[in-house]
Amino acid sequence: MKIGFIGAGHMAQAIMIGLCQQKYLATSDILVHSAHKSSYEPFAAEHGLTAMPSNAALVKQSDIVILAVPAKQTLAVVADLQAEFDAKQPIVVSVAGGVSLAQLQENLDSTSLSIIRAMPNVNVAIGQGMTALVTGEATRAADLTQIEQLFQALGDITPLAEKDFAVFGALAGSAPAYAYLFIDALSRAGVKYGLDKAVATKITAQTVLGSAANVAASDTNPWALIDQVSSPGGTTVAGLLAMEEAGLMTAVVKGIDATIAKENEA
Ligand SMILES: NC(=O)C1=CN([C@@H]2O[C@H](COP(=O)(O)OP(=O)(O)OC[C@H]3O[C@@H](n4cnc5c(N)ncnc54)[C@H](OP(=O)(O)O)[C@@H]3O)[C@@H](O)[C@H]2O)C=CC1
Ligand SMILES: O=C(O)[C@@H]1CCC=N1
Repeated sequence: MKIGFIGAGHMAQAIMIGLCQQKYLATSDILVHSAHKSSYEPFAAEHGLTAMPSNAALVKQSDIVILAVPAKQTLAVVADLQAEFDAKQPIVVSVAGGVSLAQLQENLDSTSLSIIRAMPNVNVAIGQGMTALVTGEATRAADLTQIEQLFQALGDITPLAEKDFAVFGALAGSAPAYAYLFIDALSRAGVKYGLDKAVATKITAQTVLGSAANVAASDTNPWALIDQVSSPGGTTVAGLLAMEEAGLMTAVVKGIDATIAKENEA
């Protein structure tokens, strides 16, 4: 089996690195092409992947094609590859935010291709991703199973109605950036009080990692866990109230509103 990546940017690289680390397939069976040689050739050489001279050459040899180009370019890229898709009939997986299955189907001009829309996040690189999947009308069950297994090897997956992809994109696709922001804000506060930034970041990252694991392992909700940390008359409740006064929760929800609004513009 060969998996071809059209695009070698941050998302494509995260999936390719995850597949290499999980030893999901021989690295030479990962094919890659992107707009600039200077971008995909060194990456392919570093990881033992196969660099392809064009998108068309890549599709001709791929059993699965992962489309990971900027959302605004995705439809033009697939429309250019119609003949190759028709001939090879690979499973087509698009990770483009805001590009619907109907748009993909229309631009591929195919009623027989197995098309799957996926929304992964960059944590697939370390086998800790969260990926939503939805299938097109012609997607064969065996093809969906194959793509589910691929993303399961890189973390967790969930089937999702396409109408919910924008909110999932905010809560899972974009949210690693928001989690990094929270970690950076905590670390910066440590720097304010004299800690070295690297030391503060290590402390904070491990604390957020453990807290996330606690939420995932718990059958209660985060508020109950907050109460466990907040000793009566103690330091934590003083900190929580000050964060709320500064509007932390409202700021987060407004950030998600803006993320969803931007995807719906596409
Ligand atoms: N970044 C993320 O966390 C996530 C991104 N996504 C989706 O993934 C897609 C890519 O995003 P991201 O990786 O962040 O973007 P990047 O800008 O990092 O990467 C875009 C890639 O597309 C390549 N490209 C552009 N035009 C073409 C073309 N005509 N043919 C082949 N390759 C082309 C670029 O080539 P080159 O490098 O040579 O210039 C580049 O490698 C988007 O649709 C986004 O919505 C989805 C979930 C999460
Ligand atoms: O920022 C973006 O548009 C993409 C989609 C989800 C994460 N990154």
